[in-house]
Formats: sequence, C-alpha cells, structure tokens
Amino acid sequence: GYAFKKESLELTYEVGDDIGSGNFAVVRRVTYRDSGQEYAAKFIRKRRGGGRKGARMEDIHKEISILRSLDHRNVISLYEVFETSQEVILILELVTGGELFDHISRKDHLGEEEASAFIGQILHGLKHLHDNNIAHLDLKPENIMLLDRNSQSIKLIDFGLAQRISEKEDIRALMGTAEFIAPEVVSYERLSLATDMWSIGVITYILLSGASPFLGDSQQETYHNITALNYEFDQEYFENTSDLAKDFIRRLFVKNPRKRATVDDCINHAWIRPK
Ligand SMILES: Cc1ccc2c(c1)c1c3c(c(C)cc1n2CCCN)C(=O)NC3=O
Repeated sequence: GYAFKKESLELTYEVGDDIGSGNFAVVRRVTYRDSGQEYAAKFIRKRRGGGRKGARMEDIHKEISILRSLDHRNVISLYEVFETSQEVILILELVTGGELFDHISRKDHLGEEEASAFIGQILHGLKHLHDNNIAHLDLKPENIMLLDRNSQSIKLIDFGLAQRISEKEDIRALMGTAEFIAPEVVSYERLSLATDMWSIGVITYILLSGASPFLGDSQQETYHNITALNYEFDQEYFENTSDLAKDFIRRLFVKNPRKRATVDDCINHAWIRPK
C-alpha cells in the first residue's frame, strides 16, 4: 500500500470547477494555494463494504502505480495522492488544449500532415508505455488531450483501464469503448500491447476521414464489424488519402495480435517518419 496524504486536500489546494467525470470519478480544476499553479484533481469514489458503487482499492492502486512508473512528455504526470474515508484524489498535470476529439469535430477531419504529426506524438507516448510493458487499453480521442489551445503537443490521459502486461498472467477483456476495441477484446481472448495498436488504427482512420471504421447501428453490429474486419476506405472520405496512410492503417487492422504492427513498426513507418 501507499502512504497517501490523509490531511484534507483543501488545506493545500483550492478546489475549482468540475471539468469531467467518468466511472466512479470526477475531475476538477484545483489551484495550489502557495503558488497559484493549477492542476487537475481526479476524485475517485472508493467502493464501500460489499456495494458495487465505487472503484476497488486494488484498481485505484494499480492506476497510481502505473502513473508513478511513467515519465514522458506525451504522458500525463501524477504529482501526489490524497485519501479520505470516501475517496482517493489524484493530483495530475492539467492540460488546457481540450480533447483531440474536439479538435477533429471542429474541422471534421485533418489533413495528412497534421494527422501524421498527432499520431506520431501519440505513438511516442505509447512507446513509453509499451517499453514499460504497460497497455493503456482505453485509447480513444477523448483520452488524448492537447497541451494547450495553440500547440500540437498531446498527452495521453486516463489510465483507469491500463494494465501491466506480462507473459505469465493472462489478462482478459475489460471492455473499453466499443468502436475502439480490438477483436481479441470482443472475443474475450488474451489482451496484449497489440490491443492498443488496433485502437491507434481506429483513431488514425477517424482523424483522416471523420468517420468511424467499425461503428454500426448497435453495439452488437459494431462488435460483428470488428471481428469480421468489416471496414473499407470509402471513396467518399478517402479519395484524396495517400496509399501510405492507408497502408499504415491496414497494418493495424490485423486480426491476429501477433501479426499486427507494433508501436516501433508504426514509428518507423514511412507515413510517420519525419519527412
Ligand atoms: C481542461 C480540461 C477539461 C476536461 C478534462 C481535463 C482538463 C482533464 C485532465 C485529466 C483527466 C483524466 C480528465 C480531464 N478532463 C475530462 C475530459 C477528458 N476526456 C488529467 O489527467 N489532466 C487533465 O487536465
């Protein structure tokens, strides 16, 4: 277990507005009283007694231990942790550029140069995770945030589903968000670092076209499209997209995780390599 600060958070931080919420967690802007520096505080409800509401302490400890083992400019930093009887509070680096998701929706889709630059940064952050045998397992545009309004620097956030991947233990499905999950998640097979690479393919497809490759009218239809690799480069969206970009995506939409492009394969792919 970790020694989390028991003193009240409010002594050191002024708590500001809610900026987001997820399962069992609320994220709020906070200001460190002594310096005026702003941070993001993730308030995670602890599961009490036999209830189902709240996160299990082992999952909270896992997220903290994973964040503490990472240090990269494209990965959000964890500064300190507080604990009360009801909650565990993570003091995280604040990023103010909004979600990559918003950036896409404002423009509908991005040009190849800009898309390749964003994906390159996401890959560098992901390489840091994968070099440490950590899989994010919930990569999607909402979990990729821009450092600030006018920069193209991105940070990977939200490690609530992240897992240490090791040959011995067999990790099975933690459902991420349907349209971004790999076939092995749908079929409840072993998850691996390759599971993140499939999601990179989905994110790249969306950045270039504004369309989601496997999204169906129902979750079941989406799952079927994923396991059947039922996608296409619709001329309507991809007529001006380079063959190099399509090749990059094709190497990620591979059913067998062992045959799927790795993070290093992607970083060295001609569509990404610095021009
Ligand atoms: C300015 C702003 C607005 C919304 C934010 C954040 C920052 C934010 C942040 C984080 C997380 C986990 C969620 C966050 N959210 C919630 C939405 C993220 N998909 C975080 O770790 N740092 C943030 O700045």
